[in-house]
Amino acid sequence: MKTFDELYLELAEKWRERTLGSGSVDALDKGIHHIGKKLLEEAAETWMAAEYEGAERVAEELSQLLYWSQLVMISVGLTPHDVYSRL
Ligand SMILES: N=c1c2ncn([C@@H]3O[C@H](COP(=O)(O)OP(=O)(O)OP(=O)(O)O)[C@@H](O)[C@H]3O)c2ncn1[C@@H]1O[C@H](COP(=O)(O)O)[C@@H](O)[C@H]1O
Repeated sequence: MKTFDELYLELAEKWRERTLGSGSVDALDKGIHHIGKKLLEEAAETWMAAEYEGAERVAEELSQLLYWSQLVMISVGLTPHDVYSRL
């Protein structure tokens, strides 16, 4: 288990070091168009899970939505603080 901040630090470090074999680095290399489509896909899957599949599946899909949100943040140079400061 990890927190939002811990995942962000892990992903940012992998991107900074261009860690070989990281799917996240591959996704960031593909760019914001690819990442944006994944974000929408996970948002739709979250919605469908909430309509039809129950809370556990919603949690799984939301975890993926948070992951892809973090790749959006890294791809445009945002940190969690930039987002938290707007909550
Ligand atoms: N939390 C995640 C995470 N959530 C979602 N995903 C990716 O998001 C995609 C969505 O999966 P789906 O189940 O929706 O789709 P799928 O059909 O299984 O796969 P696709 O056809 O969509 O690729 C998958 O490719 C997952 O690999 C994640 N990939 C990595 N992480 C974490 O990110 C960190 C870095 O991972 P690496 O970059 O792989 O080292 C680690 O802590 C990982 O646990």
